[in-house]
Amino acid sequence: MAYDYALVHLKYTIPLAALLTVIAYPIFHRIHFLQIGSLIVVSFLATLPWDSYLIRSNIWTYPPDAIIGPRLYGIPIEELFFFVIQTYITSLFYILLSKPLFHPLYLSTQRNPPQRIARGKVVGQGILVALTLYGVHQIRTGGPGTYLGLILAWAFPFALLTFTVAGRFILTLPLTSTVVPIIIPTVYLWLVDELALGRGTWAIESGTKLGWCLFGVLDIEEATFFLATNILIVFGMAVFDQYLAIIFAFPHLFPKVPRSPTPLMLVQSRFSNTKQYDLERIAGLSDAVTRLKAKSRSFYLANSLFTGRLRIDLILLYSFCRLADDLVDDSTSRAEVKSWTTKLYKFLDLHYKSDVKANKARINDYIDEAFPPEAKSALKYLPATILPSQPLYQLIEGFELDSQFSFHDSSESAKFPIVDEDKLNYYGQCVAGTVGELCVALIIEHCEPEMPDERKKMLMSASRTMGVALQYVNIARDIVVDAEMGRVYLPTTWLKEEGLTPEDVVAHPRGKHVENLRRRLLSEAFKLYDEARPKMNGIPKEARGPMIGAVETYMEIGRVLRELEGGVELERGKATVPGGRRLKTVLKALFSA
Ligand SMILES: CC(C)=CCC/C(C)=C/CC/C(C)=C/CC/C(C)=C/[C@@H]1[C@@H](COP(=O)(O)OP(=O)(O)O)[C@]1(C)CC/C=C(\C)CC/C=C(\C)CCC=C(C)C
Repeated sequence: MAYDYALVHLKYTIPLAALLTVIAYPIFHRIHFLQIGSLIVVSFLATLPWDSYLIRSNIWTYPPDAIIGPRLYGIPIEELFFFVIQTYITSLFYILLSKPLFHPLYLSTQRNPPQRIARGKVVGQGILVALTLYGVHQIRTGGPGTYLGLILAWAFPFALLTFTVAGRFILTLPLTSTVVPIIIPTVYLWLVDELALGRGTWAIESGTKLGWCLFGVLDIEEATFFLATNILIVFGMAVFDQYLAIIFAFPHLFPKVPRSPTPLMLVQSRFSNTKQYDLERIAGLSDAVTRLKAKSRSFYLANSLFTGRLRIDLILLYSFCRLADDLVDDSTSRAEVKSWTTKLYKFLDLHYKSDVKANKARINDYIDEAFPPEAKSALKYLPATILPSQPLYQLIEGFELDSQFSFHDSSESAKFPIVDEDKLNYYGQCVAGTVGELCVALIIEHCEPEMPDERKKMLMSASRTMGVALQYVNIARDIVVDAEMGRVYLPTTWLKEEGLTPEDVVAHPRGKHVENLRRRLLSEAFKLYDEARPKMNGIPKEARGPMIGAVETYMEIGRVLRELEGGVELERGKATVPGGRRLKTVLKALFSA
């Protein structure tokens, strides 16, 4: 049929590429353009002479009416387009399936790898060498093994090169982001090829092929070709990810990383010696991710929306905030609270206070002597040099306020410190407004350090407001759980209006009156949210969608609470957002940003 090859693209490759583009759009980062663009250039240049040779040697032929006409070195334009679109499709599968991964963690095997990885790399290299040699042998012998030989001897030296460079990294990655993005497009392209061969869109001449079919009329050589080229694409993407992970994870090697790392940085990363890798930092990052995963479903989901060094620093900031909160929260006496807060203040002083400011080594010594082993990485890797000090001090102040619930003098206001709405707002500012400000400070540093002061101020102020909104949702969700611990964050003045005291809430945290106050608090939360949410449009593009996603997943808890009829039993006293709804919220946020 006329223009059959073009129709193959119109029906099968372009629609799939378009669909994947739409799905990947919200998580697409400018670095992905560099990644995919470079791979397309390399695969185009590598395939051109090889494909041209096959066509000129009549190993492949095209009926003249199946192609539009223009050729480059004998290769029809549709075939040239195939190089581009296949690389694009497989790369997008790889990007989508790799999105949840935090690549710096997979650098852990770069030095002293476990035996499984070290052996796997040698075995893999051996297989790739054997396949290349077998290919060369087939070409030399000629006849039916020629086409298979040409595929193996062309593709596998490239695969050997990339596997030699990134084999340990590739073998450390989960199969879902290596094998799966190879298999899915390969099987799809096998089916497309089967159709095209069946319709005679292109033909493999009989003298140079084995004549074995994988299924239907799909020659084993064609099946091998798609498998081998998709392996090359996925390995190529992984090489990039390894270099990017090195650039992002090691500030001592790459102190400043621009919005998108330059090709020169990728080359420098390639030639960096593994002896220089700070694997202790990688272990610290792993601790931080474990803490995040264990403690917060919302922020764990949100973290994978971010990329690069911003993602790393947000995770490290979370780890510090959580650890500091836990140290104070888990204290068993007022003296213990005092001891932790004093140590935390001293830790901050060593970073920021001009008269006691210390160097890194001295700070690390202090961490070692003052804190338990499980606290060390959260303190050691806090990106303090790029964080403002005031919100960090105020955060600790907030935790001190929190501890009053457990350890206080006999006065009523000391036992239930949230005496009125102002105190509630102050508490929210301390434990969450500060976190908002710290998050925005990281965004500005990593995405737009040159941002005008006025916009910076606007974002800082909105981030404080949004933090308080999130904290109100947190309180509204946890009324029962908090009451079980003797804590009541609902202002005493509000309780009075409902004829309650904080002690009543501790004794009966579920009644109609408490529900009224939960709703009132949520209403305040959404007022603050409505005020701050439009300002989020001023966040730099690459962090805007992810940040809106993070905020929206948390506010969704508030929406779920509002939908519940008064007094409905919540799971362990907590409202949870169902997984599907959470995902929908994130996607909506990403597409709207
Ligand atoms: C994606 C990612 C990893 C983000 C990290 C964000 C971060 C650093 C969070 C720290 C959270 C934390 C442990 C703070 C200690 C005090 C505390 C407990 C605060 C409450 C958080 C809830 O955390 P929790 O672990 O309890 O979570 P679960 O409910 O168990 O899931 C808070 C409710 C505060 C959270 C406040 C923020 C994240 C600030 C929000 C504001 C912004 C993101 C700025 C938005 C920007 C503009 C311009 C408006």
